[in-house]
Amino acid sequence: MRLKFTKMQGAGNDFVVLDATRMPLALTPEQTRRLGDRRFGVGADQILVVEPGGRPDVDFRYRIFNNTGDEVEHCGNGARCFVRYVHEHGLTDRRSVRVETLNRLLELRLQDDGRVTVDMGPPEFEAAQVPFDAMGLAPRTVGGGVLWPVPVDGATVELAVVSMGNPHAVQRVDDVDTAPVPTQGPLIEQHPRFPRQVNAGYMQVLSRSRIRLRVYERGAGETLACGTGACAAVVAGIRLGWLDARVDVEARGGELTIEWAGEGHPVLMTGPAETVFEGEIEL
Ligand SMILES: N[C@H](CCC[C@H](N)C(=O)O)C(=O)O
Repeated sequence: MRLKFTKMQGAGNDFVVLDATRMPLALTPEQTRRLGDRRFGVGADQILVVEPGGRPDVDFRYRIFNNTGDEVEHCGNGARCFVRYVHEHGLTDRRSVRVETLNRLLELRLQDDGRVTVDMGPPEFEAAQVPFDAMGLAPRTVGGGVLWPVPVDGATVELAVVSMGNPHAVQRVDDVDTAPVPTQGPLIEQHPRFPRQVNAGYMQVLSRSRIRLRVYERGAGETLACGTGACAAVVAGIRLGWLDARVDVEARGGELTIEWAGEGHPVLMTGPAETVFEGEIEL
């Protein structure tokens, strides 16, 4: 099958974007892995498939696959690239677009400066909803939130656990550059207390309005930025009393801004989204 694709990136988190608005596209996990493969394919952290909305109040659906071939619930950087994509490919001329993922309905807005603001939907802190098996653990209350003491590789790591539609486990570290992301990240990602695995975040608090963040992503491993991970870190930090309602997040690949006024308010993420190149591939 000959396939047209667009390579995009949002703060260094990179994607292969495919248009399935005119003709259904059913990729096998092997084909998805091939697209994500940085040597035998195009190379990307995730693969995004743009589909028709299917309902009057939904402009598009967008499906997200990690480069492992697994379909996932949400991708923040991908959402920003998605809205740039539908504009650049003439699929809409609306600056505000409603899009449905596996389990969320998102409102995306293309700003005049080219950045994109996404209403990422509400965070979910209830352990069972993340899902996280908290059985037998005594959480430590910090501010208005909790940290869970989770045994990892012989040590105890204090994790803030939150879902942004996809699962996140965030810990505070003194310096993200020296954090054990490559070694401890996969152990948290695959930890048995996360039945659907988890994205492992490492947050360094620079001030109440600025953090540095590294994320060992479920499936893709460490990425240069993780949009849902930035949201998860900020909302957890706000609840724990460490952060204010608007935070700039320094990821390795770029900067995101997250805003959350607390329970009952949307989590807004603003950041860059760029097309890198267009191409065709024989799958
Ligand atoms: N690896 C994530 C999906 C991509 C999320 C990330 N790329 C983002 O920007 O939110 C997961 O398995 O939940």
